[in-house]
Amino acid sequence: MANRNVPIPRRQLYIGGEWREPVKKNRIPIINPATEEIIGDIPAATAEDVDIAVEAARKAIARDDWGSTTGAQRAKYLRAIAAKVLEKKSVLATLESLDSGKTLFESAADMDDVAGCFEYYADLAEALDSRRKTPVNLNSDSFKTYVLREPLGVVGLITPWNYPLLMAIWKVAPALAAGCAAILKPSELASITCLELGEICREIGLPSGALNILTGLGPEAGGPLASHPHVDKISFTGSGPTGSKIMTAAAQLVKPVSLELGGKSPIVVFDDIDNLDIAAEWTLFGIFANTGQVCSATSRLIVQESIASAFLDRLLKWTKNIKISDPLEEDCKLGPVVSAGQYEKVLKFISNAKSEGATILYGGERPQHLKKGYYVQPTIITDVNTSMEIWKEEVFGPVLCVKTFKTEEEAIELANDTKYGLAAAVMSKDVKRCERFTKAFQTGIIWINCSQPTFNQLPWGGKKRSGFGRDLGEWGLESFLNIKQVTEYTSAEPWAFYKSPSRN
Ligand SMILES: NC(=O)c1ccc[n+]([C@@H]2O[C@H](COP(=O)([O-])OP(=O)(O)OC[C@H]3O[C@@H](n4cnc5c(N)ncnc54)[C@H](O)[C@@H]3O)[C@@H](O)[C@H]2O)c1
Ligand SMILES: C[N+](C)(C)CCCC=O
Ligand code: NA
Repeated sequence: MANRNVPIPRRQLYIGGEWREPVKKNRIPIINPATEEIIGDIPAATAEDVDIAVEAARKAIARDDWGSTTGAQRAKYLRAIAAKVLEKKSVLATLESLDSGKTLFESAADMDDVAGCFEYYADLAEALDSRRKTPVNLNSDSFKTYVLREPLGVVGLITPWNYPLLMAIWKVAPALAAGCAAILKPSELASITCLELGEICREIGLPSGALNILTGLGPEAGGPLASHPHVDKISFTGSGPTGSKIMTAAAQLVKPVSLELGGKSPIVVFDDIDNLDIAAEWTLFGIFANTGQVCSATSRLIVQESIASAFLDRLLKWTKNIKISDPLEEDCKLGPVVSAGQYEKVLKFISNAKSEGATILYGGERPQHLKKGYYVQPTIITDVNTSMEIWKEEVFGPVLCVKTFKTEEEAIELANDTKYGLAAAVMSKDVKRCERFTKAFQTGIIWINCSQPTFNQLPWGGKKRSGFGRDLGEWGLESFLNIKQVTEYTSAEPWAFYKSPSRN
């Protein structure tokens, strides 16, 4: 087992390059979901602290050491942060697991992804220097024009607990690459590693105020950020209801938002697959990785009737083999869910499914060998119909619901039978069929013969109630840039729209 005695740093808010006690001095306990114990606390920011952080961010943009940097200069900071994350990887990964219940293996992978994301946006920051000013030829003798890509300004980044540091970095890295000054508000349920990012920024000498980190409760710290008149954009990842509130607040000021919300993504499995085990493993990974707390989790299995029984058999065999334990134990593949609230919510979804007439084929309860901690068995639910809550609503836990289909048309209809539109997966060796599904799925992300692999280069986001805007890739950077057109009149001749008074 990894060292569970890694000390939990006691941090303040990270504002203007310094640790600063919240104005109201409140703190929020940190709970380890594997033990239910309080292991530390984080500062609780309020509107007063948001004002101070916004001011620090505005000053950073006005100062040359941040506001006048080139992309190449900012890339150096991003690469220095990436190197520090890797240097501290083991401690950061342990802290992430202690705070969120994520398996140590997954936390360590997240830290690699965090460093990779900073490196990727360092490349894009460098490339931005040659794209900063793009001449546009109008075929005109009278006008010279060009388009500038500029930082959008002060941006608020509000993020969830399921990948606490990684989801923050998907926004922090492009925001800094673009030259914005950012205020990050991570989730109160898992903020430790985001605060450690503050320490890293301090250590590498990131100019003060370029990144500010405010931990605190949603309505108290996130709310004032969303409605602040001097915040130029909010980029949000989290639940649909909170996304709606943020959009409402931002709408009052016509503040742009991008929203990465939830999902109820399908995985469609056809009977032409060569290898049931390969498909079974991807199906499991799609719903049980990170204990199912993944926005893009493929939580609805839609399997062709002819192989349904054999495929479910295989799924059960693989599921029974998953090691459920304290996330710091070696080979743990399923840790607890993040909080008592999430635990109750997931169990309620399962009991509602039962009362609506579905069958709990496997799991559905606390694992017998774990008396403490917010553990839920990996759960597979069959005899589901499309009017059931378990088919329609996002559980955000290790719960897979299953439906069968006969024809391709039926599978497409079932796959799109959701208010969400984040991701969708199809498993088939028929290339043409996969192309038909790629077109038919109403989502922003398509996986063919896999589920969940994610790359920094590719856009991440959805449609329908899964939100709008894209993180990652060049799209992630564009969302923090202001596009400014510049038009210059170069002719020596008068414009001659009005009659000249000198000729009267
Ligand atoms: N699409 C994606 O990329 C993606 C990624 C991760 C999680 N998610 C979604 O996030 C949800 C789970 O995360 P969560 O429980 O942390 O979501 P949440 O909406 O409860 O919280 C997200 C963030 O919003 C803050 N917040 C809460 N109320 C607020 C308010 N009134 N004003 C401003 N900020 C407020 C929270 O403190 C937190 O930082 C799931 O629905 C999941 O699907 C989506
Ligand atoms: C693709 N990952 C790494 C699972 C991240 C998903 C982000 C949303 O929860
Ligand atoms: Na926690």
